[in-house]
Amino acid sequence: MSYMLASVNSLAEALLVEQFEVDIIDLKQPARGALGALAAATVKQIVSHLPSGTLVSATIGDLPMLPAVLAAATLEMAQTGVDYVKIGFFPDGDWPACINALSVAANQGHQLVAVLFADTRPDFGVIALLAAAGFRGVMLDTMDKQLGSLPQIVSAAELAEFVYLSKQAGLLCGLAGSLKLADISELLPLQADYLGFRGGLCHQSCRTAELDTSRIAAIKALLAEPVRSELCG
Ligand SMILES: O=C[C@H](O)COP(=O)(O)O
Repeated sequence: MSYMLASVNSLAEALLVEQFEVDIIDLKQPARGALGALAAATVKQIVSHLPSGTLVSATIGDLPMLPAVLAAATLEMAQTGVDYVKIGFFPDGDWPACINALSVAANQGHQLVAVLFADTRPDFGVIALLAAAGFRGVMLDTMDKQLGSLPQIVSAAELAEFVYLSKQAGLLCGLAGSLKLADISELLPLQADYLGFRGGLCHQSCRTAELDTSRIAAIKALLAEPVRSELCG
């Protein structure tokens, strides 16, 4: 079973996907990059309008891998009331130093999710570091959305290894990256905790276009029934 994360860029989109009972509403601005962020004030406003109990994540943006920058942006986003803050781990930079800086927010009780980018060939050894620092989860996504969907970029064996290592480390495990309806049957046997979608929910599979309700419904129907409580805590 895998749950469904849907990325949205406004209150109107959040309320729309909420009607389809997606399991995690992910607040981001796709026009600003792979993990483009919404302003913290906007995120706070959206959270305040969603029914209580809705699981919400938000990204901090495509930021440079600088410990102080990531830590400040993470704390700002965590204070909006979202359940999870997603932090992109881009190539270069001192990842251990960044993880160490972010552990402060994790140790304050904020649920942090690291996003690795499959097309940058991340070292999965970082998963153990993330768990030790108190992260709640890790995702494997893609940075360059023109390269195709995640299963076209990463072998099934590598995806299985990622899921295995994440779960062994006690982390919530998510897969994303230009995923479409046709990718789901291949990914479900991997038993990631959730699959994430943006482009696949939009008209013409264009992640900056408007949401297409027929695509949301079709993808939701293929995934497990929501058991939101299992993702909390
Ligand atoms: O967190 C998931 C991402 O928003 C996925 O975006 P994408 O489906 O356009 O690659």
